[in-house]
Amino acid sequence: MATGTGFIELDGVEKVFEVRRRTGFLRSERREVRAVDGIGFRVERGEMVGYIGPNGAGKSTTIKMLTGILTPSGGRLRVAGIDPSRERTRLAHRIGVVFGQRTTLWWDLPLRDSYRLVHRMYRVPDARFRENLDRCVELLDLGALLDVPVRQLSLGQRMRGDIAAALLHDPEVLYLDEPTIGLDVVSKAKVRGFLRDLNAERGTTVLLTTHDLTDIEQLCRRVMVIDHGRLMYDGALAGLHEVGESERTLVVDLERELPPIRLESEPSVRTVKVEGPRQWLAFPASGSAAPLVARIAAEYPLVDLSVREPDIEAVIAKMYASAEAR
Ligand SMILES: Nc1ncnc2c1ncn2[C@@H]1O[C@H](COP(=O)(O)OP(=O)(O)OP(=O)(O)O)[C@@H](O)[C@H]1O
Repeated sequence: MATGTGFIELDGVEKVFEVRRRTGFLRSERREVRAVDGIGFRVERGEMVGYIGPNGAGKSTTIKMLTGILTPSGGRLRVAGIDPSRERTRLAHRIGVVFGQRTTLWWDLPLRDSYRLVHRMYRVPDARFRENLDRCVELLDLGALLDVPVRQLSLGQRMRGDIAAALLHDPEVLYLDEPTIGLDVVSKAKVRGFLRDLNAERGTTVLLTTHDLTDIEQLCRRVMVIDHGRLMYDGALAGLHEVGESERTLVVDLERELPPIRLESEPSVRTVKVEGPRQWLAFPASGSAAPLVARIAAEYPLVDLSVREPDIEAVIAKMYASAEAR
């Protein structure tokens, strides 16, 4: 494949929905919703990228355009060189999709039969199919579930079943929309481990939408943040801290209970919490803790302290909030 061109390419992609809103008896008003408002990015083959944003940001709409379910209202979009809405069937052979909120499996059929249907639908060569199925059954722990009708599976079991179904035809790219939603800690870990191996061993390109930032922290080196249909950030997860003007926290244990610490020489430091002899001080993540620690040690009866890194959830929440205010 030529370098420089992305495996997934979007340029100025838009999706506008027309919605009717009732304003009175027999009266309604037409309104445009710009779900995706001029988005551009490239994803290289083999990348694993997080695509995050608050509710209604336009994440699912983007994924639906990438699969060809929805046609963009404007802009240019290519996946593996294919225009998804024009050649949806051809593209379907090369992509896999998992929507965490609903299943693509047949509700009344045992998993095994759902997989047989996928086998036939995608005309996967027999040996290849068997190999892929065996691998998924082993790594996703599906052995005991193959003969259970989908409706009897727990959410975590069903999700693992869905992920397997999306991979039986060897897709080069996998879109995951909330793959860990509602799962317990053990199932989440299993799904994440599987996706990490899939990406590392098979080089499958993965675009992951989630509200669980641990998914992103554990799986994606790159993250894109979308809000109001626009791309707000595209880069390393660590870089979000700088954009989000995040703060680190100094947890200070004093000899005794004292009024909140105040440092005249450090105006950017705030005491955010006091609990007995323990105090929490927030300071800009871009700054160093050393001078701060020295000042506190000089002016207060210090017993112990530790520094906590900014919480990525808080950084992103702040970022969404500031976009809202603009
Ligand atoms: N078929 C549709 N008709 C009209 N409006 C729609 C349609 N689909 C989505 N929208 C609107 O487009 C915007 C983006 O929705 P989308 O589902 O893409 O967001 P999202 O980022 O996936 O949100 P969530 O995290 O809640 O799933 C929302 O305002 C939504 O109401």
